[in-house]
Amino acid sequence: IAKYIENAKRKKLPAGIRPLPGPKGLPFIGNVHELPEKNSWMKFHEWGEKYGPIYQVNLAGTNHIWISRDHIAHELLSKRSANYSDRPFIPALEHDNRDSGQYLPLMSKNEKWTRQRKFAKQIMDTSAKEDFYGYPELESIRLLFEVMTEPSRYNHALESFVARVTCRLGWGTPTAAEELKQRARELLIGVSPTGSFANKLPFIMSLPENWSKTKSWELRRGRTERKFFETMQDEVRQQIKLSEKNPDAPAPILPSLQPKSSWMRTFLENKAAWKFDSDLEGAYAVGMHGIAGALTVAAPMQSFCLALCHYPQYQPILHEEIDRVCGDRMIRFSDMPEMPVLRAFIRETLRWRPPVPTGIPHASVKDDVYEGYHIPAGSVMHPLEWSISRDPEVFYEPDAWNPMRWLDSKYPTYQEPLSKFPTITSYSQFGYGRRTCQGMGVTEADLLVGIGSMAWMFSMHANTEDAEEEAEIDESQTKHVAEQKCLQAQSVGMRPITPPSEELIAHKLSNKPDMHHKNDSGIRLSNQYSEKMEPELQGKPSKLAGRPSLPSTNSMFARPPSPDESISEKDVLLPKKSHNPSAKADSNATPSDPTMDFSTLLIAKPMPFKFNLKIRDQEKADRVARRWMELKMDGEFEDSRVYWKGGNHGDEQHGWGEVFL
Ligand code: HEM
Repeated sequence: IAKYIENAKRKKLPAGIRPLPGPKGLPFIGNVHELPEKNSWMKFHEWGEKYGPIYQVNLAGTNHIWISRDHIAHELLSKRSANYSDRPFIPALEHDNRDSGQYLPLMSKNEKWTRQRKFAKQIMDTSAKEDFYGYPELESIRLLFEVMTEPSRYNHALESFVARVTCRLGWGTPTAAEELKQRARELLIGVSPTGSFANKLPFIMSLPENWSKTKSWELRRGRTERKFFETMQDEVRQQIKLSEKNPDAPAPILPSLQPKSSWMRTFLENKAAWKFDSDLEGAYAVGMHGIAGALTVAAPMQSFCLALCHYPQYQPILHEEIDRVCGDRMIRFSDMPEMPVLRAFIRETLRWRPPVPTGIPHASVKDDVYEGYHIPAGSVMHPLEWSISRDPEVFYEPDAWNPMRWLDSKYPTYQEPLSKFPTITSYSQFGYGRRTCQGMGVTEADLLVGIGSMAWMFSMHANTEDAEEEAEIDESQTKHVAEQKCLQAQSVGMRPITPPSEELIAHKLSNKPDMHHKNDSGIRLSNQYSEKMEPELQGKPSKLAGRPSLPSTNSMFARPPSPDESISEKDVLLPKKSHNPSAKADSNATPSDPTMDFSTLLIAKPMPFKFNLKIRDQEKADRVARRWMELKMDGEFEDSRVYWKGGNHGDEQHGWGEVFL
């Protein structure tokens, strides 16, 4: 109510300054009632198409500004960062997120934020210099083994891979991975507008604890998180002490007892340098990075599987590159400069299905004017990544997953040298200005090794009848480690896809780049991508010969397809009926799009779906399994621990809360 009165009292705007456009809402609640529970970013995208690339919406008395073009986000959030680097208040958390010192990504631009960000940069730089301590490569062995032996849990294996790498980075051990995932899920509930009820009705947090389930859930979550972070910090402290006491003693046999390189170790070994208030601040600074990395990176790994199944024609290009660069050995992070195709697949996956589609909001400090429009102080600024990533003036056929846009000089998004580009570093997906993501480097390492290993070992196929036939043949030959050679992941709802039509093939070939082109990176543009595509996509005559070619500059790409060209992959590849109610809010995507089934919280993770995984080379699989066995026997692949008395569920004080995803 106070907010409503304050808004009503707001003085008149000076002459020539207009309010931003946006939907009209109801008194008090504004437009809250119009937001769908699922895929809310689709509604914001739709409003962007109606009201323009920057518009405002009143949500329960707070002014939210949505930006759907990169140059506007850059102008406001980067160039005018002095005014736009704060964070909005999140009512559902126990302590004020802006100055509690607990969560770096949620803090306002204050002293604690400054010193923790400095610390974050230091731990990232140090671990990057040591190739993130080699943890992605180590855990990729376990990832492949788990997917080979239990393919129906591919989703779990991908998440565990990311969480284990992050845990090792945080505290030198993978054993806290399950706990870390749960901590991340619970914090996501606390901070997501669609998570905790207190984010919709903030007064709940002022009630006594025993009057409100939501509040007592949050207090227990906070206690559990703190105890977990302190326990992890203490273990690293003990390990360092032990090794200092007895420097000549032989290394302990169990890896968990050895002090390993980790961010916590970096903190403890040089505590005075960070000028933190206490060790507890260090426990949160490291723990927050663990949480930030625990689930985010798994989302694009899952979207990658989805993309390969829906756009199968590109898979051979990736296999060709991986086989040429890696041969029989597994992929390493240091292979990155030689793998432009893998980088293009990763970048395109992030563009196609942004892991944080609404962006992470900034808050404005003072009144401002943008192109004659008033931006009131205290506005919540959202760089709407879903829309920024599908700006039709930058991305040709933005709804299609097409890695060639990063590899072919005829697309405006192409950039040289290919030893470096495409990259995900400095990509808008990781935010703007002073608040850009601290984890871009780790994300790149995780994705390169994680996705690269999956593609090195498997081919992926939509679950069509053909693929099932193939599965039977392969299964009959299986006598090796993984019980099945062609493996079927568990079904939660992917529908069969129809193969591309002749027109589409002709259309694609008419766009086919001239690959006899050299770039200055010294990288051979693999002889020629098109030859490596699925055989049925080759050698078809173009019905659309003579159409204007794509511009090769980085200028805005403004040529929409003419009506006879407008057949898109999306139309052809996707089935007709919707099973996703919120998809109808999107005016671009077909309502039937089965790739639009996401989990509901801040990070958009595709729901598990059914597809076929096929081991590409049984000898490689055998070698991975042997290596897994050796490392397991050495104690390197310990299972996750349970931290709470009485199991994960714990007691009244600590343990896992209910999670609604
Ligand atoms: C796919 C993976 C990831 C995506 C898409 C992502 C995205 C983002 C975004 C959009 C922001 C907010 C930027 C802004 O406000 O302008 C952010 C902030 C942040 N991210 Fe990430 N992130 C990812 C992975 C990671 C990882 C692995 C870590 C650490 C291990 C990490 C650590 C952080 C931190 C500490 C911040 C806060 C920066 C600040 O507010 O000053 N992120 N990330």
